[in-house]
Amino acid sequence: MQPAIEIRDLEKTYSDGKRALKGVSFDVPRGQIFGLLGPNGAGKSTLINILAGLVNKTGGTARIWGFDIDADRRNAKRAIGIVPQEILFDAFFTPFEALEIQAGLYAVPKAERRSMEILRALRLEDKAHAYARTLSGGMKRRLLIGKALVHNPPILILDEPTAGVDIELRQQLWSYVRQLHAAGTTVVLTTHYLEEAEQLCDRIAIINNGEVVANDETHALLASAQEKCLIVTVDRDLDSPPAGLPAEKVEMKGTRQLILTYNRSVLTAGELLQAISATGLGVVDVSTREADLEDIFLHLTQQRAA
Ligand SMILES: Nc1ncnc2c1ncn2[C@@H]1O[C@H](COP(=O)(O)OP(=O)(O)OP(=O)(O)O)[C@@H](O)[C@H]1O
Repeated sequence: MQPAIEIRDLEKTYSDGKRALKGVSFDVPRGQIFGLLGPNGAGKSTLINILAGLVNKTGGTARIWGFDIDADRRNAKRAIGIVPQEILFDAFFTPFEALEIQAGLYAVPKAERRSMEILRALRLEDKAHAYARTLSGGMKRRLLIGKALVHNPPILILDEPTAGVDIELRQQLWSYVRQLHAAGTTVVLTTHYLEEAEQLCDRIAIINNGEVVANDETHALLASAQEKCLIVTVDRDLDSPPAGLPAEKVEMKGTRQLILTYNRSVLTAGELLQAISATGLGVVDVSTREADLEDIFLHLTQQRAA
């Protein structure tokens, strides 16, 4: 099956000489929730703006739902709905009117418009005929999602949809994203909330400095981490961590807990425990902590920066 989005050797050099994308390639498989992550300035907005037709690429190709963004711009554009980072719309239209106008821009015939249905799904039906300026920030965000959906695109791209949004609304938005996904929509999202990407995304690409530094299924990405953490409770109070343990980092929590970070390609947990016993300490309790997406993200993006 053809990918939902196919990006090959994508390049963008801005007129001031800034090379924001340095030959980026990846696919977004159909039907997934795909996370596009990267630190500030990595090139995420540039990439999304190229897909949206707002920025011209300087090299490479991109296909959306099989349509080349140059050769078949109209169809490529109809295949995505983009929810922008910033909230901007005309304060004098009601949510219902805003959706109808957007549908008009996409030439959706009146009989096929679903404005009320979309407002209902986004729990905005009470506000359908209120002035947009009377909506709360969270309602405005939901209306932006609604606008991106009027032409019923198979792909929805959300650019930092939950930046500055409170936890309750964030959860509402994610539950709606999950509903869309369950109904077959391919979802691409950029986010700074790594924990959310970890929970929500089937697959994650990380870009840093205009280059793809990771692109894998979320569980594989998490499993690839080499750093692990062993938390050991010992049988007596310590003033300082015992010397000579083979771990990369040894920290203390209270007087009896050691937090040991080690590289599992170099050492096993068993070897580390033996080394602790060899110092004469008794081990009372042991637990481990897996690396999370944040560890991996920092590792990949800082390594390159260094
Ligand atoms: N119009 C422009 N002219 C020149 N440089 C630009 C322009 N837009 C973006 N850049 C630069 O290109 C690089 C990538 O920016 P981009 O906005 O794509 O990053 P981003 O990953 O979306 O970051 P953020 O998460 O902060 O939005 C940055 O160094 C940015 O300063």
